[in-house]
Amino acid sequence: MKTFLRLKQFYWPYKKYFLGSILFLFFVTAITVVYPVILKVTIDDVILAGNYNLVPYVALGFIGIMVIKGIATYYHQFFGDLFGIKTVYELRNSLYKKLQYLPFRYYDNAKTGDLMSRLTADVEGFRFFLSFGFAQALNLILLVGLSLGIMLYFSVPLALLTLAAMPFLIVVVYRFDKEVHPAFKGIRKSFARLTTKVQENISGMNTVKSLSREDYEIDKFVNNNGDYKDNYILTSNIWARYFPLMELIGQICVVMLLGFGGFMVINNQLAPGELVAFFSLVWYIIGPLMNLGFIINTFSQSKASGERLVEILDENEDIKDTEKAITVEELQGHVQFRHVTHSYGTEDGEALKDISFDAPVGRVIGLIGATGAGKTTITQLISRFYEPNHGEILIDGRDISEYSIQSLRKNIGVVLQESFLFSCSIRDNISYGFPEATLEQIQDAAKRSDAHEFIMELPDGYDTILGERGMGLSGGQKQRIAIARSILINPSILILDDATSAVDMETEAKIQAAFQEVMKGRTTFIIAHRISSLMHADEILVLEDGEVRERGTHEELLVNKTGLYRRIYDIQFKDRETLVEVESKKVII
Ligand SMILES: Nc1ncnc2c1ncn2[C@@H]1O[C@H](COP(=O)(O)OP(=O)(O)OP(=O)(O)O)[C@@H](O)[C@H]1O
Repeated sequence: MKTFLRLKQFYWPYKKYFLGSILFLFFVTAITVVYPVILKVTIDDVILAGNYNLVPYVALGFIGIMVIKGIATYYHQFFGDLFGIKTVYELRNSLYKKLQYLPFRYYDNAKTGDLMSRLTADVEGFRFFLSFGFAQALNLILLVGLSLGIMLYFSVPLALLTLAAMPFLIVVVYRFDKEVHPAFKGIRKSFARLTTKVQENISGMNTVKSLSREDYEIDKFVNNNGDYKDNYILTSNIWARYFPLMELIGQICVVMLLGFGGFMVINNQLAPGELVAFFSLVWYIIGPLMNLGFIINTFSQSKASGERLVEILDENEDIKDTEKAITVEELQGHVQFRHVTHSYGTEDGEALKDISFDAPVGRVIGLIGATGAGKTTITQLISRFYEPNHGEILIDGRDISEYSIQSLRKNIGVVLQESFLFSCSIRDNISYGFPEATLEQIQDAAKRSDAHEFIMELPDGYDTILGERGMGLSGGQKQRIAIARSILINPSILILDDATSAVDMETEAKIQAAFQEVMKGRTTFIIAHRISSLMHADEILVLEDGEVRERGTHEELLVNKTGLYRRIYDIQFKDRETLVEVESKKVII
């Protein structure tokens, strides 16, 4: 119930549809139950009483009632549908909105497949209950209640005899539910595994192909698919076993009714029309009871789905604007770290320990160190993707939490090792952070990132539609589009996180040249493993295990012959010397 109360804000505004649907449901149920009564009247009071002149009126009355029932059914279903559809429209929007603002911490552990299934299958499960499940439950109560009432009114002994079989039916339904519920769960689980497999396979197609693991992937899929199929067969087996049994109990009921009821008619204890009415009424009890398992299932599934949706909605947005957050159009870009310590909350301990540095406007800061040393963490803290545990991060003299998140991030351009491009036109990809940009501004950004030329060579130029994840472009081309995208927002702080490590030397040189142009006047952080990428930085921080081990310019750092930077330099440049030596020997030979 708590789940339904928590989600009230989504369905309560549409209560009028719900009430409308329920109101019409009353009509439908009432007419359904009235039908056998009219049948009884027709038989007893018209046919057996010889009032044949009334037959056309009764027939017309029947048709009239059926027409009313048809109209009531239409409104009951339509309003019920509207109630469910409108509710989940709001719910889906809110969930998506929530996902946009959830912090990175949430996504560190979230699984794409799981989130997808929450936003689709779980939302659908919840809608189904709102649209049909609840009405079905109410219908069951009304139909069984009213039918029982009328049966008791016609003949108490016959009603009691008919009902004698009901406990058996309820036991069978209960056992059916116990078996079918886990089977349904199994179907859902195996389906989730199947979709996760497909999603992961498509995302990792490069790796699959490059390691020639197609057959292995096919085998795994066939296994998952087989599992899904087996679960379905199991479920359909349960249905196939139980339904005839339920039907049999229903039919036994009818036989008893016929036997005892017939006996009563012969002895004039019951009118023939009443017996006929009993035949219809008994199915109005058996039918919904057979459905009971399905209704309980719908309820428990929608409850489980609702809980999964509430989990997202109640997730803590720990990084958000403070009440006094200020909005700034343009930051200068003076970044300062004061004794910053950060831990991701995992057992690995602190990712950054007591980091301090000062990056005045326009400075270029290089960050180097082994993998896991904490380089990316520093830049993620600048963008406030995570909140540090201790210390202060200032931009232009103010703590970054004093700025609205939007003004902060609008002033920071980030280029990652592998940038994500959306499956839309190149133009839309470049202007993603600044949708109002004119084509001229977009082209200007592309020229500065050395992307304009190759874009113009594409058949549709800036209107070329990219495949998912930017397929169809080379790594260097994708990267240059990403650079154009990050400079179009005219950021005062630029973060280049291993931005050139995935491209060849020639492209790297081109991108580096583009960066030189772009970096002018902006505070830039370059994360790199290659010394050549950051040797021109104004200050280089050499990180190890989350700590700054050395700092200084390239030249200053080289002086310390036993220092970490010098070691990295020696390794990288010795390799290069060896390479040059080998190459020159080859030439001599
Ligand atoms: N989202 C995260 N959740 C938990 N731990 C994390 C997360 N991101 C990074 N870490 C941990 O924090 C430490 C620093 O990681 P970081 O990504 O900053 O290193 P890095 O120097 O940028 O490494 P690389 O050169 O491989 O990119 C590592 O021990 C890493 O395992």
